[in-house]
Amino acid sequence: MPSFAVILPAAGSSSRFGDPRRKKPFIDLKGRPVWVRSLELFLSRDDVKQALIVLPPDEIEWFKEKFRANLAFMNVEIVAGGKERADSVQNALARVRSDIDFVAVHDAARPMIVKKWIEDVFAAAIRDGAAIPALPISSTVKKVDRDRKIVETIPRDGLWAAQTPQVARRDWLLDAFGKRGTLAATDEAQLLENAGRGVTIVECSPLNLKITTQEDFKMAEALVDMLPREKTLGQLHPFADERFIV
Ligand SMILES: Nc1ccn([C@@H]2O[C@H](COP(=O)(O)OP(=O)(O)OP(=O)(O)O)[C@@H](O)[C@H]2O)c(=O)n1
Ligand SMILES: C[C@](O)(CO)[C@H](O)COP(=O)(O)O
Repeated sequence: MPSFAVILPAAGSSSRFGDPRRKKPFIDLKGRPVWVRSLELFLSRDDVKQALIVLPPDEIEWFKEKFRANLAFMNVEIVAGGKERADSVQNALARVRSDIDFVAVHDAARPMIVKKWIEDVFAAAIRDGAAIPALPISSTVKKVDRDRKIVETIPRDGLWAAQTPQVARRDWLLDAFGKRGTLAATDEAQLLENAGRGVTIVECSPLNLKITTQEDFKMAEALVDMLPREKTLGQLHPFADERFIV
């Protein structure tokens, strides 16, 4: 069975969330922190052998104290983040063990993940070397200028919105980051494409939303009760802190 490491980038500034007191990955989402919901289904898998969360460097000690109860039963390594998401992922990638076959990078801000989507992307990555979940664009796409005037309509055929977990062979990802240069990549797939690797798209769900704004968070609160959440680590672990189980 191929082995996986999961990297959870959680070192962003949450500027679009608009609440300086609260950063998205660390807020409570109906009983459990966003980052716990984003990570726990990966940790419940037998093929996930290493987990790393990437944090703002100046918040690592705060995180360790605030989430002591979770960290007591979630075997996750802490890595200091960087200026951009790609820097954060690169910092964690450098810590992935050399015996690991594949690396999955999942936004800490995507807590609605469910088992099936993980299964589908993992299987595609094992088959093809790299795969990401995505959604075909269903709205008409407009390019807009600074005055909020439409400049042009972009044909939407063949356009998909990328999600996470983005999964690739560890050696491919190391090679892709080695060739990053000054590319301002906003996801791992862009680096893999830049390195000439084929990345397979796995059609996913609009429910795999990324919490970016307060509105997204309200949607996530509504979705928590809707999505099938298989038993999670928190519910599997005999000493889990009851406060974190919904
Ligand atoms: N330097 C960064 C930037 C982002 N992220 C993480 O990458 C994920 C997706 O990024 P995004 O949703 O843009 O989060 P923020 O960068 O915090 O949001 P914003 O752009 O509104 O500040 C998040 O889990 C975020 O914490 C990270 O680890 N390191
Ligand atoms: C990785 C990602 O979620 C794929 O859509 C997205 O690129 C993250 O962008 P962000 O600006 O770092 O949220």
